Amino acid sequence: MTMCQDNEALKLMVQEALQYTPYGKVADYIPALSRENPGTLSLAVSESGTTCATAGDTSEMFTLQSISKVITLALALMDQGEEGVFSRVGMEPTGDPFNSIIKLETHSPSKPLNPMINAGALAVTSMLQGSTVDEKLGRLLTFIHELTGNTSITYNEEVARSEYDTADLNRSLAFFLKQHQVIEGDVENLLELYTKQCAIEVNCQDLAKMAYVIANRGIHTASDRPVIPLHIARIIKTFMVTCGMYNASGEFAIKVGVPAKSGVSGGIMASIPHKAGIGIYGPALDEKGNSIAGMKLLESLSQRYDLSIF
Ligand SMILES: NC(=O)CC[C@H](N)C(=O)O
Repeated sequence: MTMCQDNEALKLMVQEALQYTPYGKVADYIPALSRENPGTLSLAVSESGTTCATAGDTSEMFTLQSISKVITLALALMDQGEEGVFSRVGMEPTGDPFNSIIKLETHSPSKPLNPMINAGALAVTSMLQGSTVDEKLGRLLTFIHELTGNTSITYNEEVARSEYDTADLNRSLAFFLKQHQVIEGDVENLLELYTKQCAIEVNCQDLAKMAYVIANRGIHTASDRPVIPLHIARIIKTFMVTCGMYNASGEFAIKVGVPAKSGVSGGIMASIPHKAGIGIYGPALDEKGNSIAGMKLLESLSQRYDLSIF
């Protein structure tokens, strides 16, 4: 069981970063997300997998959105191996927004450039083992329960439904991928699984614990057991560095310099190799879809505690 305690130094940093929230906007293309409070910011830092330091209201729940892409990638790699996964999705950053379709058409073969953009994530999700949507989602949830030690984590039905009903761009990406044999099977089933995966609900403490396992080479300290094989933990951290913050990944690598993944709910999960896992929630987003105050907070954490891996 992980003990979390409020930390004064972190509180001050959260206070400072909070002043940036008015410059951001909550995501509204998924209608259910438009009700999030743009004025909040919370932080949890896990340094051992068993203790954690917090600031702000870390009991607030939010959906993983694109942060789930890291977790499904780990599971798909465990299911299909590197060759299986990377025969359908590439390893290169795109420089385009996360939901862009353009490179699918201008690149040949039309396999998505990486698993952190929506096209690549849809391809990865289509590779999860299981014969039904429920079975695949159940395996993903069990994996997240192992990573966090929190077996109550599930998905938010309202957010999943709200995205499913409006996900026409993601639908287009999926149909394009099917036409080009990158994915097989029923597109609607894939969309159901993908939107449920994105709607998995956590708080910052859960996120910090997952981030810690990834930082700790895939080993869960409480059980001292690898939950993610070492080589897969390395692969996902590398994608977090090269593509984790969408088309802001280059600037983020310079200003913060840690493997991290954001989602349009305002969550950011950062894994500082061998040191710490960080979970942040701040739903006001910048124009690229990253938590505006969350990015500032990570920048000051990185400077103050010398976190950059470069
Ligand atoms: N960047 C994100 O967090 C995007 C995730 C979201 N569910 C989508 O596909 O649009």
